[in-house]
Amino acid sequence: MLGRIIAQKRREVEELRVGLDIDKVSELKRSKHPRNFNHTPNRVAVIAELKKASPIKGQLCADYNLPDMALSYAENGAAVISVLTDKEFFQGSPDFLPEIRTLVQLPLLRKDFIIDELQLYESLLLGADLVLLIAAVHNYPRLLDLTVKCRELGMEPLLEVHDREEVKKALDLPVGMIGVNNRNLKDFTVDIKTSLKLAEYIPDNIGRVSESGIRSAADMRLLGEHGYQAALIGEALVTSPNPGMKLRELVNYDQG
Ligand SMILES: O=C(O)c1ccccc1NCC(=O)[C@H](O)[C@H](O)COP(=O)(O)O
Repeated sequence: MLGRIIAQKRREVEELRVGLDIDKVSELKRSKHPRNFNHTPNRVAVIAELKKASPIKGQLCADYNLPDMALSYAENGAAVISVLTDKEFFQGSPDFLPEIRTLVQLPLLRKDFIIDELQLYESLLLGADLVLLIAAVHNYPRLLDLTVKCRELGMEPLLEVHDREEVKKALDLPVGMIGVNNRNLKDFTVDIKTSLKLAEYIPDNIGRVSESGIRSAADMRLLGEHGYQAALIGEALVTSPNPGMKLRELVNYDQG
């Protein structure tokens, strides 16, 4: 699956090479004020994901309305909104980012499979404040190029890892946030224990984000006990009959 996704991204980068208006980038870089993710100490914030579909499970929510969902995330305590911009596998769209940016004041994470600097320029033009970079997809020199470029453009990289080797790689990069993905990218099983196990290898001065498979207040409390500052949550929210109420339950995880 990951191979198919990356092959699709290569095709999209070729389209960007022809269509992206690079001249707009330096202009925007000067004028744009990024929205920062400021987390409260000793609390696990929620990065709420706009996730219409997954490549494994297909469509997650039939009556999914993107603007309503974004507004309900903002009203119910999300710290950041994660916007899936991949069309082919997640039924997202790059157009979602500017649309959501006009609706809410929260920082926006561009969630896609970034393989080229051109996608970083595009992310800036679309209005992203944070960008996901996946350690499993790149060797160290390439990750270094991408994280440095991301920062030069005024966006915050969220460096995603899956195991201890990738944590080591991430710690040699100029990143302030590491995202531990609980989803195994080989067999797509999800286990929150991945975050719990890897927490001790991430120093306190680096923000810890746990990604995938987080469903309950009990999960949030476990992440808090392991020093996580944020949880990236998609499916549990979009499949809930009341995503706003579900989000509030997760945000107020210690008030049960
Ligand atoms: O969500 C998937 O099925 C998936 C498959 C292949 C690669 C990545 C995938 N998900 C990306 C994500 O990291 C999640 O959307 C995100 O962490 C939220 O996870 P969840 O709360 O489990 O929806």
